[in-house]
Amino acid sequence: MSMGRYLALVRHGQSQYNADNRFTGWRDPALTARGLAEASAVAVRLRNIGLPIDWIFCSALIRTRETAERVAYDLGRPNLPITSDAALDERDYGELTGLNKDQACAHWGESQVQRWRRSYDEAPPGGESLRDTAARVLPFYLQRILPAVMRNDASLIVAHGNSLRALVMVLDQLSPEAIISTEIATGELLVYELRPDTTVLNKRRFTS
Ligand SMILES: O=C(O)[C@@H](CO)OP(=O)(O)O
Repeated sequence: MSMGRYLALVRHGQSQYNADNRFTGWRDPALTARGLAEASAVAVRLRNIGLPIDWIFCSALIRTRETAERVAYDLGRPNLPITSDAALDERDYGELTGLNKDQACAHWGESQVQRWRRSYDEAPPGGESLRDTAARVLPFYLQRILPAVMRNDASLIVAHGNSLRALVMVLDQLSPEAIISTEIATGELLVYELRPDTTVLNKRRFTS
């Protein structure tokens, strides 16, 4: 892949809470063996498409840090700079944090729980809506990540289902209605190429 303004997004590999079907939010479980394998698969994919990563950004939570470190190691670049910041953390799930997702549906009803999980502006009790999450993800993207991309440092963001949905909503110019059906799987990789004006020239999606 030639010089360009590249931004790769990856959701962390499977965590123990993902495996247990529990709301995670700001809890800090580690990756499972499958999660580590998903991170290794991202490194293989990046090698295959010839995207040489210069910088990695991840959240302050262990599951993205472990994913970032595994990707860097498997790329043969264990000293790749990794910037961790809580701005990229998962949405705060408030009272749902730690609960089994099926039990939450039994308690609050499936359609209410689904609105908390996927709508733009409904916050779970005591937690953050996607809009709240976007309000901390987007300034970090503009102030820290975008400048790296625009100076041709191919940048990899390792983040979470909802912190990435907040970013994808802006990059793909999705409406609050369209973001409802946007899902990002663990280990999924999205590669954007940006124009000089920072808009998206093209996007590629790689699922494991
Ligand atoms: O539990 C969470 O923190 C997230 C991501 O795993 O769950 P959901 O897919 O419901 O937003």
